[in-house]
Amino acid sequence: MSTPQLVVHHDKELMAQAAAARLITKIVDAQASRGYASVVLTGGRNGNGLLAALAAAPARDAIDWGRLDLWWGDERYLPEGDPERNVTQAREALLDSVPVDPERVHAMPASDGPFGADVDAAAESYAAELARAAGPENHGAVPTFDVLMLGVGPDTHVASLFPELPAVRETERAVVGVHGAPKPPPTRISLTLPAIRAAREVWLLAAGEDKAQAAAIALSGAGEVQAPAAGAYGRSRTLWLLDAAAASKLPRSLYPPASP
Ligand SMILES: O=C1O[C@H](COP(=O)(O)O)[C@@H](O)[C@H](O)[C@H]1O
Repeated sequence: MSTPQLVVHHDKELMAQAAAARLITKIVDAQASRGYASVVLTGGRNGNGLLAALAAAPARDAIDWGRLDLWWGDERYLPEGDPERNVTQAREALLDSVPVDPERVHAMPASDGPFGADVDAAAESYAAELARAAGPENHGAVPTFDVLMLGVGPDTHVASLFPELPAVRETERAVVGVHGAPKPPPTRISLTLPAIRAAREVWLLAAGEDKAQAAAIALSGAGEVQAPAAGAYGRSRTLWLLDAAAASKLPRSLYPPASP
């Protein structure tokens, strides 16, 4: 487990731009050292803000888009193309404007696909796709993602792991169907905490006043069942990327010292 590090930006636009720049560097470095990179995307306002900032960054052309695997941390179980699906929003924000290899864009299944209403079977199939991508050098049934990003919800949820629901207690499976999520839509697919923790780096994105309480709770020693964001960490690095509003309720001991 890596201890969370915090970076606080002035506002959410700056946070998105700085996170996009950080992501470009990570991907380019991974591609230089291993030949490819793998990144797990998040939905939500902050995740999509980052993707839009990445689309607008001239340095995005430094990425070899054909040697990048993209996965999702969670998905809203809705029909293909639904505007509320995380993959639909990611396509609009970034993926439609860069030369990704469609074979390497690993979207989670849709509710009008082969599994129909059976979200648990859909989750199992995504777990199988992850397992096929995991090589012998990986530590289990999921690839060692270079970067896994998570938006933090106002209730401390990450991916579709909501406080107290069974999905956040999962210790074996890498992907689960989520039933009865308190945020619409109620039916979702999510990576579990063990799968999240397989990533080299986990980045938690929190911008806006409505995230302040969640960040303070998750970073103050809360349990992961009550505050799922508290259980999200990477093998080598756990990075909280915040704006000043989201950092406003952090205990002083955590908040980085002001510059002189
Ligand atoms: O529903 C979801 O919410 C979270 C957080 O979204 P935000 O809009 O409050 O930032 C997101 O990370 C997750 O992927 C998504 O499905």
